Amino acid sequence: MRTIVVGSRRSKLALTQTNWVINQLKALGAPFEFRVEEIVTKGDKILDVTLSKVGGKGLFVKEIEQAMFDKRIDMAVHSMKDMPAVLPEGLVIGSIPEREDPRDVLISNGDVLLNDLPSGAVIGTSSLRRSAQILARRPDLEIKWIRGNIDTRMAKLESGEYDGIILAASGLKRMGWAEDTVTEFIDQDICVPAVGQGALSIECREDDKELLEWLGKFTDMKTSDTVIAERAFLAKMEGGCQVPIAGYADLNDKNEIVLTALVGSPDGKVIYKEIVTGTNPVEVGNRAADQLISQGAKDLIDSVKAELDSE
Ligand SMILES: NCc1[nH]cc(CCC(=O)O)c1CC(=O)O
Repeated sequence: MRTIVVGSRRSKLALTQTNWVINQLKALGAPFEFRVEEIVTKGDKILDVTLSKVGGKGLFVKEIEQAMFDKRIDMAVHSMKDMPAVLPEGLVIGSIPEREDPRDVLISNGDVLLNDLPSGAVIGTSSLRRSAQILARRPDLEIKWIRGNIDTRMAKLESGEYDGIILAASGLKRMGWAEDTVTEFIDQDICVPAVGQGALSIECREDDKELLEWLGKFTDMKTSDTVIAERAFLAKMEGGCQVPIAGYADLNDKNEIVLTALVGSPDGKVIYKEIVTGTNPVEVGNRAADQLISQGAKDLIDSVKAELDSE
């Protein structure tokens, strides 16, 4: 029997996700043995700088992709959110499994809701998307960068260094956290989730037909259609994570894709937001980008990039 070597980052969340996928594939009857190969990525080593300043998303993915090209591994499970909008030639997303809860959550000391936090309360996040949207709603709060895995962030919260932190619900749920840890599931009207948040991406070599056949059976069509719309939007905005950018799609009762797309300034003072409906995922994503660009979002992105470059 062929052994599929699955590359994974060493974090608890990455390994949990990887093992979950392996177990699901086994349950589907995939005729493979699986072995997990841990890979420490640049993004895991650099913990002291804001992600957007050291190259963003690609950091977690690049070395894993190289291992796939080198045939040291055959596939990898990523958080979709960490995947750049465009894949390198020769690699494909072989499967998009059913999405977990896409929302962001607030965990605060004393379980104080976002609306009730006192002026000046310190909120930990290292996401421009989260900070822009939180500041748009609560300009009187203070955002302080935070890095590290979920356990590290919780420890920093408990130490009193922060009054609250924002995390993805999906990560907590996958790690089996109790719901009552969460102070508030933040409504997507207040904080539009990141493109792909809560979804997984199983990446493999394009020519690995044997593996691709099995991965295909594991794709959830609703997740796939909605995430493809979000990623088409992201690709067209060329946003990366240097600019606050958000995109979340769901299906309505007519089974149409409804994509909420947002671009903002880091301080939350400028927010462009569009809701686009349609049936073709890529068309919906492109149209959302076009509408935001015509509102002025592209100029905002370019000015934020210019500011970063001059630092
Ligand atoms: N930013 C890092 C990151 N990348 C993926 C997840 C888990 C959430 C997901 O599955 O989308 C997280 C943690 C977080 O945002 O709290």
